[in-house]
Amino acid sequence: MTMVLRADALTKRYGRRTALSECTLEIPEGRVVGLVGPNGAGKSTLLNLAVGMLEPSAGSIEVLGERPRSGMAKVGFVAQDTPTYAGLSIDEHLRFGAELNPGWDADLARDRIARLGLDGSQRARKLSGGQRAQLALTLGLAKRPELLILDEPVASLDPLARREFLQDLMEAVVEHALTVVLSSHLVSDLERVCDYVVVLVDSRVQLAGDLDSLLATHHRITGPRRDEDTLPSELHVVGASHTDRQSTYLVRTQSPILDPAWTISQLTLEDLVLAYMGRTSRPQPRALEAVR
Ligand SMILES: Nc1ncnc2c1ncn2[C@@H]1O[C@H](COP(=O)(O)OP(=O)(O)OP(=O)(O)O)[C@@H](O)[C@H]1O
Repeated sequence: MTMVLRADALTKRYGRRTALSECTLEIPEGRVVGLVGPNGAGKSTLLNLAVGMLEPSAGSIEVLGERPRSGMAKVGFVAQDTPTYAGLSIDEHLRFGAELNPGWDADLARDRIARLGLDGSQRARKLSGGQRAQLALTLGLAKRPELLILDEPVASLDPLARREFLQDLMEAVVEHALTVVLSSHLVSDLERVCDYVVVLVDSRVQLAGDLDSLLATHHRITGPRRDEDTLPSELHVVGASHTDRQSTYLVRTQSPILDPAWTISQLTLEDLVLAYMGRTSRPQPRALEAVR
């Protein structure tokens, strides 16, 4: 399997604050990767390291087999603040895109802007926040990168625009063998498009893996009240809640749960993300190993 991104004990400190701590991660090619985690978890820091906008404090990162540097032709990046040039028109942005990027897809850019109903002569400063985001996303897609990194790309889009953008993204993934890494707090959006998930909490990777495998190996089990230390060793507890008589555990296991005392229910991506976001402890090595 070819990996588009490999991070090994990647660490980033801003002064005394550690924004990313010993992040070890591999992202396979051709996937749509959802990067989730609470505010301040280190998502933007990881993405900025991946595009060479930041230098690691320790550890290493490789993207498409190279050490990241800004302006890589095969990597598209749309930063959280959807950067555009206030004084330039949409058409001028597209012209610059064509000049700067060898693989520029002028038809895609023009068609997308027309479909969005945007006027090419309008300057970026006069666009709404959502329209500016659409322009930045169009520039990212038209570059025809092998890896497209999007930091909260849909946050400022209305629900219909979000749906259409995610659709465009999926088409680009299928047609052009694109790998996408996108951070978002909108887990329901991620659930629609992602097939790989990375959960970052408190600067550490808590979970990373193929979404279907993660959902197949995590379960919510409910039964008569039981202490955690009485559970079979193959059940790794991610979260727990108890009433006087009942216990509910969110567990990860590779084995079938055969004990008839448990009622087992399947999880959604949101359940999974919230469970790992709710954990404040460091990841247990077994948890990461088993899901890679
Ligand atoms: N330039 C900076 N200087 C100092 N600290 C920073 C800087 N950028 C980020 N941080 C800190 O690093 C930590 C991680 O920030 P980061 O922006 O990567 O988080 P995030 O997961 O993207 O958050 P959000 O979901 O709110 O966008 C935070 O504690 C933040 O305050």
